[in-house]
Amino acid sequence: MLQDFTRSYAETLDKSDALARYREEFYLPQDGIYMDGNSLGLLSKRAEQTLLESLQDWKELGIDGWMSGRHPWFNLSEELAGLNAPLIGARAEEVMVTGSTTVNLHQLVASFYKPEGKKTKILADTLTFPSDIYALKSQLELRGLNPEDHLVQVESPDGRYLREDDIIAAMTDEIALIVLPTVLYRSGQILDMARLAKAAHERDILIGFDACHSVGAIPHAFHDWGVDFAYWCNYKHLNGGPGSVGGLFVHERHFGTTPGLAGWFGSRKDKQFDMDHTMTPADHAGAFQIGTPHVLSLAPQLGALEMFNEVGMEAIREKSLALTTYLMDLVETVLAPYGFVLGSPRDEAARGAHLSLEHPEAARICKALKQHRVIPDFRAPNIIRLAPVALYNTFTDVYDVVQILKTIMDDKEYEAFVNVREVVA
Ligand SMILES: Cc1ncc(COP(=O)(O)O)c(C=O)c1O
Ligand SMILES: Nc1ccccc1C(=O)C[C@H](N)C(=O)O
Repeated sequence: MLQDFTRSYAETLDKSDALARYREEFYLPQDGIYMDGNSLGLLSKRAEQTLLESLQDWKELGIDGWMSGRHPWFNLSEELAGLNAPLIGARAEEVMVTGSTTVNLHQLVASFYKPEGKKTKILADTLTFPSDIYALKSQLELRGLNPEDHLVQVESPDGRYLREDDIIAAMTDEIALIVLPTVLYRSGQILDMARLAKAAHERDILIGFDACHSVGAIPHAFHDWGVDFAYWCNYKHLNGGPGSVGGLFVHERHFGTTPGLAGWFGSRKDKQFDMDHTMTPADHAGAFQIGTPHVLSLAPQLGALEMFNEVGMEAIREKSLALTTYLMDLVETVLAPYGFVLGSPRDEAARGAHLSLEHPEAARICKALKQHRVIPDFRAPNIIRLAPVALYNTFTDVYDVVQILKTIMDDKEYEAFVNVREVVA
């Protein structure tokens, strides 16, 4: 446990930080501390550059940008898949940068959910992000199945964490497909994906993961773990920009599966412009693309992902854990008298890259933080989420945020606000 609570100790940690120089590559909020990179990552100069290059290509080349741009648009999704693959432990052909999180989930469920005989149910959990549940329910309804009977949601014993034992116990012979988060969006708990994939396959069930809160935050080995599919967004830890194009992974053992939602960009590249009414799908994860890629929402990823490949996920994870451990230590000591409850795992193996601080006044404490130019986010009913990001936050940021929280609590500054969330929290 931490012994030194001085700011100069935080500065010492920053001086020995091997990733410190990356901070200068980002546009940081002026006079503020950004702690929300798990919701929307910041713009980097490299991402700005690659976006501007694609605009320039459009300006100069028009339609020829598809084949003659600096990064030809026709292959941009594939090029970015190559940059995403090492971050999730996959082969490049198993990845595609396409769609969005929710759209990719629809595509993957449409492709891999094959109710048959007794095996007709989908297993998810009660803590996952709502969009996933909306998508799963609508997929069931499209097949004429009632979500009340066909969607099974594993309960959490405490509203924060899921137990792998409970999930495995719910893998009955009625389950056809499992969809779970890699990292829970509130508590930041990491599920043991290798164990869950093994248990699912022993029971002849397919398993897919929502990796929104883990991609760019922790290393993965989706291929070696045998995960059937995964999907994620590139706008959080990967800093691809608001609404940036998402990603999907399909294990190579499933290559050749007919896409549930077909479209011409899922074609084999050499066949696509034959304009044949019989589709020839790509023989890799590219088959799950649907329509024309959103080039301007892909382009920033070229610059953004370059940094991740340069640094490597191991180094990012090492710094991320050091930052969250430091934040936990400060919260448990400096903020001990104020009624905060740490709603994230202490255990490093189960801890993602953001922390959840629970407090009955959380909504208005977030407003008071914003008045101090600290950017957290609030998740109902009582969570302040803080994400110190390895590439651009410092130990001093963490120290300062905790001191600001102490001031807010000491002076009851939060009482100046109403304890309800903003429209976008
Ligand atoms: C875990 C998780 N799943 C799904 C979503 C929805 O993603 P999108 O709006 O990009 O479809 C989000 C965030 O918005 C998320 O955090
Ligand atoms: N896409 C967004 C658009 C607007 C505001 C937030 C989001 C988020 O991504 C929130 C995030 N998924 C979360 O874990 O809460």
